[in-house]
Amino acid sequence: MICWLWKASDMTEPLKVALLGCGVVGSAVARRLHDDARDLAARVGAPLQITGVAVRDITRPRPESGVDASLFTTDAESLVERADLVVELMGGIEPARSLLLRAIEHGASVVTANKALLGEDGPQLFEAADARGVDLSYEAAVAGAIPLLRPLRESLAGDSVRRVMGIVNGTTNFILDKMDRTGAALDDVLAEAQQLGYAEADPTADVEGYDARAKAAILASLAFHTRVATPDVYCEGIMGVTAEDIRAARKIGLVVKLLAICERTDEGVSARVHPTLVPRSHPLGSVREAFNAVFVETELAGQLMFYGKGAGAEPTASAVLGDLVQAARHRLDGGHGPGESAYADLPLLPIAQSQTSYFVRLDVLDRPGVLAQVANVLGEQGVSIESMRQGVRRSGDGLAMLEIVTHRASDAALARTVDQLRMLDDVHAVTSVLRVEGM
Ligand SMILES: NC(=O)C1=CN([C@@H]2O[C@H](COP(=O)(O)OP(=O)(O)OC[C@H]3O[C@@H](n4cnc5c(N)ncnc54)[C@H](OP(=O)(O)O)[C@@H]3O)[C@@H](O)[C@H]2O)C=CC1
Ligand SMILES: N[C@@H](CC=O)C(=O)O
Repeated sequence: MICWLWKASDMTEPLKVALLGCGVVGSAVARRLHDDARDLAARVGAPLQITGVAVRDITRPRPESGVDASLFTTDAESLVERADLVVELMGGIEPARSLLLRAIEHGASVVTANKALLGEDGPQLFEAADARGVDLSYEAAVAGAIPLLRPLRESLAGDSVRRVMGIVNGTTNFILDKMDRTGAALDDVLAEAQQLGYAEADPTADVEGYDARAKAAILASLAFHTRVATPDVYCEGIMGVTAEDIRAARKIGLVVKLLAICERTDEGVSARVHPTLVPRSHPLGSVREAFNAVFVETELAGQLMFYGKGAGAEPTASAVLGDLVQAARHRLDGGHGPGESAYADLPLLPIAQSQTSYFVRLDVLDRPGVLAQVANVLGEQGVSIESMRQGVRRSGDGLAMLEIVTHRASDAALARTVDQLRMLDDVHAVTSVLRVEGM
C-alpha cells in the first residue's frame, strides 16, 4: 500500500484547468487527469480540476476521456478567462493563437503541443507569456513523449549546443523504414501507414516535411537561443525517394532517413529538413518504425542521444502532463519557468552555404573515359570524391549506373556540379542526389 506524505488538509484550493481540444491527445490527457487525480494532486500540492473542455462538436459522446458531459463547451473564450492553467490541444493556427494569447492576458499559464503554431508565432507567444510572468510550455510539440526540450532549455543552459540532428516525424520514419526492410515503393507503404493510423488521411504535412520543418524551427530556436521561424527552415519531403535510392544506399551500408538538422557555426545558424543518407551504424540509422530520435552535440557534454515515441495519444499526453504539473507547481510557489523572449538574433544561413557529403547516382554511357569525364567535372567544382562505383551494365540500353559519394561540399558547389554533369554527352541522366550525414 502506498502511504502519501501529505494529508487532504495540507492541500490548497484546486487549480482550474481548461482543456482546449479533446481529440487523440486531449482525451488521453483528460483521462489521466481523471484517473490519476490523487497522484497528480500529491505531485503538484493541489488538485488539478478540469473546469471545462472546448471542442467543436459537444454532441459527440467521448467516454474515453472520462470527462463529465456537462463540461464540454464551444465557448472556449470564456473558458480560458476563468482558468489558472490552459492546455491547448486543438492544433492549427486559429483560434489556438488567439485563445492562448487571451489565456496569457488573463494570467493563466499555458501548455501546448502545437508545433505549427509555435513554428509560426512562437516569439509573439513567448513575449506575451514573459511579460505577464506566466509559463508557456510545449514539450510535446517536438518528438512527442521524449523529454528533449526541457534538457535543451534547462540542463544544457550552461553549455553551447553546436548541432541538433534528428528523426522528428514518426510517419515518414515508418514509411522509409518499411521501404528499407521490404524494398516496397513509397506509394504502397504510404497507403499502409494510413491504414495503420500513422499518416493522416491527408498526409501532406508529414510526407512533404512540413511537420518536421516546424519542429526544426522550434529546436533551432531553443538550442541556439535565437529566432528561427518555420519559413526559415529549408525543407524537402520524402515523395522523391525511390525504392532504387534505398536499394543503392543499402549496398553501401547507408539508410535513408528524413532528418531535421540544426547547426550553429561561427557565421550563424542553419536549419534544414530533407531525406538524408546515414550509415547504418550511426545511432540514427537504426531507428525503426515510427520512433523518433534526436542526436545533440554540444561543446561540453559532447554527444547526447534522445530516443522514444514521437506521437500517439498516451506518449504525447505524458509530455503534456509533465508540463502541466510543472506549470501548476510554479503557480503554487509564485514563480514561473525560464522565459524565452530574450533571444540573440543570429544570422540565418541559406541552404546554399550548408556543407554536407552527397550521394549522386547517374546513368552514363558504358564506354571508356566516362568515369574520367565525371571525375573531372567534380574536380573543377572543387567537390572531392570519397568513393565512385560503377554498377552492373544494364541489358540492351548501353547504359551503366555510376554511384558517387563525395566529401563535404557546399550545397551551391554540388548544385553547380550536377548542372555540369547533366551537360555531358556521356551522362544520360542524374537519377538521384541525396545528402549524406554522420559518416
Ligand atoms: N496526435 C499526435 O500523436 C500528436 C499531436 N500533437 C499535437 O497535438 C495537438 C492535438 O492533436 P490531436 O489530438 O492529434 O488532434 P485531434 O484532431 O485529434 O483533436 C483536436 C481537438 O480539438 C478540437 N478542436 C479543433 N478545432 C477546434 C475549434 N476551432 N474549436 C473548438 N475545438 C476545436 C476538436 O474538436 P472535435 O473533437 O469536436 O472535432 C478535437 O477535440 C496538435 O497541435 C498536434 O499537432 C503533437 C504530438 C503528437
Ligand atoms: N504526424 C506526426 C505526429 C507528431 O507530431 C508524426 O508522424 O510524427
